[in-house]
Amino acid sequence: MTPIQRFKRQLAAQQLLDPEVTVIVAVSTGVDSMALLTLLEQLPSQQRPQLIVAHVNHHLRVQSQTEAAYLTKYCQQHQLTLRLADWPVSAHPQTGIEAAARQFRYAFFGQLMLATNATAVLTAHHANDQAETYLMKLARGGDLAQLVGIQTARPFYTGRLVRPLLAWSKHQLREYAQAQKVTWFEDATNADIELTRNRLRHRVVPELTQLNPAFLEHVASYERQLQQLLRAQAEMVAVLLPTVMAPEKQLKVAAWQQLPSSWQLPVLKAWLAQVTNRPVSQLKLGPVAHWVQSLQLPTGQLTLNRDWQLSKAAGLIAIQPLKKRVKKLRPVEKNMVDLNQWQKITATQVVGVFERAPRATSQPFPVTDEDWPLQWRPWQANDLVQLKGGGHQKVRRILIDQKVPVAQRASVQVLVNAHDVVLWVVGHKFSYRQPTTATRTVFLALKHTELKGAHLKR
Ligand SMILES: Nc1ncnc2c1ncn2[C@@H]1O[C@H](COP(=O)(O)OP(=O)(O)OP(=O)(O)O)[C@@H](O)[C@H]1O
Repeated sequence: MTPIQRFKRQLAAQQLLDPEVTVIVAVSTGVDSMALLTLLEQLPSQQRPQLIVAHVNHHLRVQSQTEAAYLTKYCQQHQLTLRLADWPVSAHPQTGIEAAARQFRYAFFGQLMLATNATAVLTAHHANDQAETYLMKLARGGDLAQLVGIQTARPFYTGRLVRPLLAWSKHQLREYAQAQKVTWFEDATNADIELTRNRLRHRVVPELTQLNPAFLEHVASYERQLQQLLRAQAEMVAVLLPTVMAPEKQLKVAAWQQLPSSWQLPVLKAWLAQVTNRPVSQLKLGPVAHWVQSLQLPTGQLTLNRDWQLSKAAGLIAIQPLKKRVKKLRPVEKNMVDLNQWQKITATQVVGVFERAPRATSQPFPVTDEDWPLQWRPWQANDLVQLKGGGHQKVRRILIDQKVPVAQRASVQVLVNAHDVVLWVVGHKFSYRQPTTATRTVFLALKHTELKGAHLKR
């Protein structure tokens, strides 16, 4: 199969081999996205979707300007529509710059999608990116659901984010680009062996590929199997959960104990997540299950976390919020969110929650009536962020992973809802939320003032 035939298959599978649809192609000018653009250009015109090339000049490297200029000329010569966005140095945060750059990038793609009615944003993520993501997650640890890697397609703003090259290895993309005499730019930081991802990229993945040349295909196969397994588990749990629930969302111990033993933990986990609206880690689940079924303790109470307590009586487990404990927590300065207003929450950060997308870059976020009032406050040791795969991550871990210097961690702020659940670690990470019919969208935005105490431009 030729590269273009292979590419056509992938695009057809995503219903994008259609001149009636418009797609945004995210091009960084690296080899992967230049190869993606070339493949798209080589599609026969009667099958090629309408292309909009999108590029963000992050102003992070000396060559950023050269890359943007090259792409501008390229698009002119190839009669391609180009949309450029600038992320000026004045908007760069002092820490967590990679995450902030990514946030800016995707917000730009999303807003471009809204403005152009495009049905998809295409990025050039490939099989090596997938393997690196897996290895990073394996090293970090967590629940199985969190191991889910990069998706071929997922919902994004009003359309989808599609990765048509996920089955291609970096080597195949490079070979294709060379054969097509494509010009591209190398990212100088890619050679920086100190960065975790780059260490995996340059050392670990090549070693594993040497051990078995089919390593990348095996990772892709695990990803498919894992997704299938998680889907099957979720379907089964959805069937079993109602059989163990009493009115008022209590858990019927006897019914739960009658479940096949391998389904007890997943069902208990789903029950806890449903009644507390918060995921429970695999580590905590074992002791909770033990307490639920302990015959020596037919009645009693168990503190689940700082917010919730379980109580057992008459063969039922009920869950209650731990109001008193919450009051005893270290007092923190909270700021109520002023909807549709910019608010200065630290010396350098101005933030806002808006009902309509503001002119600044923003992230759409689904909220329900139960979230209000929203508040800003400094992060705390137990704060968690919900992850896409269903797991969660400690805010502390996010700040460590993003290499936020210890001295600056204390000033990091979070946006919390009425139940003190973290929705956004400002400048670092958004909590994941699946939009439902009960949700409406607000837009979360962050502006950085240039210097500490500098005059704030509105
Ligand atoms: N500056 C940019 N402008 C336009 N598109 C970009 C830019 N940087 C990255 N992309 C798109 O995102 C893809 C992945 O890039 P890269 O691997 O650098 O991002 P990442 O941060 O590791 O991944 P992710 O974007 O999923 O967080 C690129 O192949 C390209 O399609």
